[in-house]
Amino acid sequence: MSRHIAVLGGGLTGLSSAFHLSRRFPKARVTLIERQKQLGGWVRSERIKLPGKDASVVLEAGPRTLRPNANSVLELINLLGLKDQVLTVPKSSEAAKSRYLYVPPAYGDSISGLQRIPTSILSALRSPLTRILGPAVLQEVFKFNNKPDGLKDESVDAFLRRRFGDDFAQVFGSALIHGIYAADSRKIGIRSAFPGMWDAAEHGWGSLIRGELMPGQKPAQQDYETGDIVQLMSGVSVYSFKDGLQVLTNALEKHLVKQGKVEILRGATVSSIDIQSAKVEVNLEDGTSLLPSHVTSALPTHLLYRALSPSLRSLKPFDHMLANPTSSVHVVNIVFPGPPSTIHPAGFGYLIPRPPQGYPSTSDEVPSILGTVFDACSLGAQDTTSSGKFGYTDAEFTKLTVMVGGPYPLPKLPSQLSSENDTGTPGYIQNILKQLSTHLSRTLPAPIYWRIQPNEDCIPTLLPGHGERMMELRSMLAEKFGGRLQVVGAGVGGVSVGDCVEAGRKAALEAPSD
Ligand SMILES: C=Cc1c2[nH]c(c1C)Cc1[nH]c(c(CCC(=O)O)c1C)Cc1[nH]c(c(C)c1CCC(=O)O)Cc1[nH]c(c(C)c1C=C)C2
Repeated sequence: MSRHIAVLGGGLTGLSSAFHLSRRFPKARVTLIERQKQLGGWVRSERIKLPGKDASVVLEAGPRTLRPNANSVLELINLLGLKDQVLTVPKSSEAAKSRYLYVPPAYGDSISGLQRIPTSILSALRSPLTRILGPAVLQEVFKFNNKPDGLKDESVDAFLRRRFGDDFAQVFGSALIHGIYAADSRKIGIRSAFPGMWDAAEHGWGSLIRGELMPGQKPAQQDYETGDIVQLMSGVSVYSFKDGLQVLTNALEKHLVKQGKVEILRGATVSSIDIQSAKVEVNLEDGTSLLPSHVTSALPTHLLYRALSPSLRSLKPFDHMLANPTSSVHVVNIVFPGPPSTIHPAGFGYLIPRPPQGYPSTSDEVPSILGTVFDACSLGAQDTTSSGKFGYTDAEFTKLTVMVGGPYPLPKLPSQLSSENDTGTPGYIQNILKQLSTHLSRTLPAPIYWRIQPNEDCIPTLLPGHGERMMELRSMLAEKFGGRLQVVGAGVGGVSVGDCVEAGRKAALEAPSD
């Protein structure tokens, strides 16, 4: 009988799993099950025609750029033939070199305002942030090993406080965690968020900087089929595609459909999972029952847990799938008239540290901003205009994205989620425009277009001890399912696009061969 594999979840990890499983087992029947009609998960790019203009912009509702060090993504670009659609941001560009922090006034006049993060000694001499950065870096190098005995993991905030001091952890650490995990740095675990920092401190007798400066062992290189894509990425800071990141998930889907080896069930929800004589039984809400020999689950872990039979749910390590909370983010895309030079400084964008007094516990219905991305600086070449002009000083309009929510209580969404219906500007957007104007210290023109994309529970907050919990989960899965149920995805092994694609690739390599 031929092998039947089920992949649960059609986001990036599920698509990558289905792609690599069908490559490794070309004769297998693979079924990809997704509860939405659309595949691709949080990756959603849309080209919007700007009202009254012969122009269009690509807007992203989720991740917008990729880093060139993720070989598994470069491999997909090569194998799916996407090279011609790649749009790169060079390391020499302002978008790569200039990143900012907006330090709220509550931190005191001497550092508040939009501050460029120094990248050289000269820029550090001029930056008010050096008041925090200078002592933090100096004290870290010379500080003795202050890791408490037996400590196996801790929050990012606790780690940075221990090594770099309170001000650094509060201002830089909280802002960094906003920008990646949209979470509270006091909650997220250092070993899951930044395993390299923890390892460097282990290697450097407690000091991250000493560890980074010492010669270390390079991890063994795996073989990826990247073709000539690695050369294309030389000198590149980040990249995307001419029509946005969804080019990647669309190409994966198209490939799976064209190959005809993967059957895709859309709008199909998994209702229960159990073991039946060495096979995994997967039941769907519409009454369909599958008996695959092997299942790769890329579902959010809490959904997988709820689908497990009550006898499996009662086993302790399976509750680890419920251990991590998730962050919700409202992604607000705004397009202003005029070139970026009239709206914001050149650069990647800015992040905002958490308030010195902590996050409010209840919403006052004001959207709290975590950071803003100056998309026109990095990805302006995605857009089209009648004049064909783009760039910091020449483009006809400016697109940027404001990220709202995460550890802040989310305000109620307005009834209108985009300017397309043209029934006025809701208080939610007016409030964001007012805050943007304060952050950028300038009067802003009325936007030509805006839209709000609510992303509920989009990023897992991997709490301290996550790595150990996942090891316990894996050994219970091995005991109960004999390797026939693999659990992968952002809630297990890392949240970046590269992590998700890599997880699908690894799942295929490690899938049982019988
Ligand atoms: C929906 C909002 C998201 C926020 N973080 C992520 C999303 C999808 C996920 C994420 N963002 C970054 C990383 C690290 C990337 C890597 O290591 O390869 C991850 C996993 C970094 C990042 N943050 C922002 C941007 C534009 C990037 C580059 C990658 C990307 O395009 O997503 C900006 C940003 N993201 C969030 C906030 C609050 C924010 C603020 C400016 C939350």
